[in-house]
Amino acid sequence: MTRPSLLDIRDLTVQLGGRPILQNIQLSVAQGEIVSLIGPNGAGKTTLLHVITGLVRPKSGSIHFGGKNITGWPPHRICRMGIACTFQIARPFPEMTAAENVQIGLWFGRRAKEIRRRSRPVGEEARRLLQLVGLEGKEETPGRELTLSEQRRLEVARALATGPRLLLLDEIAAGLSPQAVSHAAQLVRTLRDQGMTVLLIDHFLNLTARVSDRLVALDQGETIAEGPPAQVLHHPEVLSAYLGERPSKHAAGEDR
Ligand SMILES: Nc1ncnc2c1ncn2[C@@H]1O[C@H](COP(=O)(O)OP(=O)(O)OP(=O)(O)O)[C@@H](O)[C@H]1O
Repeated sequence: MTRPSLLDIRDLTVQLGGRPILQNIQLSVAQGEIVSLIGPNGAGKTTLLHVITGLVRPKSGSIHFGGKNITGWPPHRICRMGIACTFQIARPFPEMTAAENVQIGLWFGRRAKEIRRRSRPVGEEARRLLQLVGLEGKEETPGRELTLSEQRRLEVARALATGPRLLLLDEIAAGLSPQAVSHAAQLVRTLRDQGMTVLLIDHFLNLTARVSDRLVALDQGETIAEGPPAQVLHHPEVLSAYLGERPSKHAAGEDR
C-alpha cells in the first residue's frame, strides 16, 4: 500500500543573485518516510530546505504540504503548519540552559491560553524532549557549554518543540565522531518509530544508508538520481558528481 504524500514539490525553480540554483525539482515525501538529500558542495540541498521553510522564495513551481499549497508562505506560518528545521550551524542561545532553549520552541507562535491548555507543563515537556534526543542530565547546562554533538541534539529538540509533522535536518552528523554519528542515526530511527516524517541533508553520506528509505541526489541544482540508498549510491552520475568528474555548468560563476 502506498503511503499518502505529506510534502509535494512540483517543477520548482529557484534563482539567487541572478543565477539558477535549483531547476525543475520534483520531490514527494510520504507520511512517515525518511528521505535524504545528498550531493556535493553547492548542489542546492540547503537552498531546497530553505525554500520548503519559506526562507527563500522560488521563482516558479509549487510546494504542497498536507494537501495545502504553502508556496511563498512566510517561515512562521509554515512552521505553524507543521514543518520544522535544524540549521547546518547549530546556534543555541548561549546563556540559556538547554531546557530554556527548548522552551522557546514550545512557546513559539502560541498564545499563553494555548500553552496553559497543554496536557504537560512547559518545563516537563522540555525535559521529555531533551530526554528523547539523549540530553537527559543536561537540562540546566547553558547552550555555550554543550559539545557540538549536544548542540545538534538541542537543535533537534528545539525543532520538535514546535510540534512538527515534517522535520528537516540539515547535516546533523557533519563533523561528529563515529560514535556521535551512531547516536545521530539512532535518534533519526527513534523519531521514525514515533511516526515522524524526516527529510535530511547528508553531504558526507554519514547517515543516509543507515537510516533512509530513499535518497534524492542533487548536482548543480538538478535531480540526478532518486531511489533506494544502495541504488543511488552506486549510480554513475552520483559517483562522478562526488568524484568531480563532470563539466561544471556554472564554472564561471562558482563561488564555492
Ligand atoms: N543567497 C544566495 N545568493 C546567491 N547564491 C547563493 C545564495 N545561497 C546559496 N547560493 C549558491 O547556491 C548554490 C547552492 O548552495 P547550497 O548551500 O544550497 O548548496 P548545498 O548543496 O547545500 O552545499 P553544501 O553541501 O556545501 O552545504 C551554491 O553555489 C551557493 O553559492
